Amino acid sequence: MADPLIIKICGIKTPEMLDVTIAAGADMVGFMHFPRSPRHVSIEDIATLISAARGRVETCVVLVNPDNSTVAEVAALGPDWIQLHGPETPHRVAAIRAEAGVEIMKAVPIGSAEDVAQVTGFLEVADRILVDAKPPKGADRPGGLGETFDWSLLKALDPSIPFMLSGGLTPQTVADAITTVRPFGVDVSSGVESAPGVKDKRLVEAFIRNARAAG
Ligand SMILES: O=C(O)c1ccccc1N[C@@H]1O[C@H](COP(=O)(O)O)[C@@H](O)[C@H]1O
Repeated sequence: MADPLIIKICGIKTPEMLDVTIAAGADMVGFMHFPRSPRHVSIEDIATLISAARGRVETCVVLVNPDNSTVAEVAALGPDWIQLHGPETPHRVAAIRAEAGVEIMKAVPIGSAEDVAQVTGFLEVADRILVDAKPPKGADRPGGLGETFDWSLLKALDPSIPFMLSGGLTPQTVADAITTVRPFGVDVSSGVESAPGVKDKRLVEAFIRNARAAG
């Protein structure tokens, strides 16, 4: 039997939305720690959210090119995963994994066949790969922009690589994404919001329901 689809809802900011997301059936939740993001949460609030989530759902803290002290601070909170969503090199990802002692998900921005080829460099140093749309030039952050990309580029990936798919997914598009791309998991942030940084219960529930039906 195929592995069950992993569903990650990213950008959770409050215990109330954490409860909604768990009740809706998410496998993993993401907490953003990046001040330019409308989903940014402080280390103190992430500590509270991780404590509330422990044993109920996998937790992931999303960082962008973090320095060593941020990695240490986040690792001390005991998340299941750290997601690296910046321009970290394979060498830096390996160093962060060694320092944190936490599973690492590396986001790789995709806009061309050359970008897809970059995935190979992270296979040895990350525990999971997340493919996301390459942000448009001038964007103030590297993700969470609701941007999609040409999924057919992913045909060049070795099919044995279990990757997560993100980038502009919504309750309306997630089923098509799953049947077309056949990812190991799906990840969404802005597609389940009513405004930037404001999660919508009904959109979260619809996303998970539609993903489960397709996966
Ligand atoms: O959500 C953000 O603001 C963000 C900021 C910096 C790096 C990553 C960010 N979000 C991640 O981007 C992908 C795709 O998001 P979307 O569904 O297209 O909105 C997802 O992994 C978010 O966690």
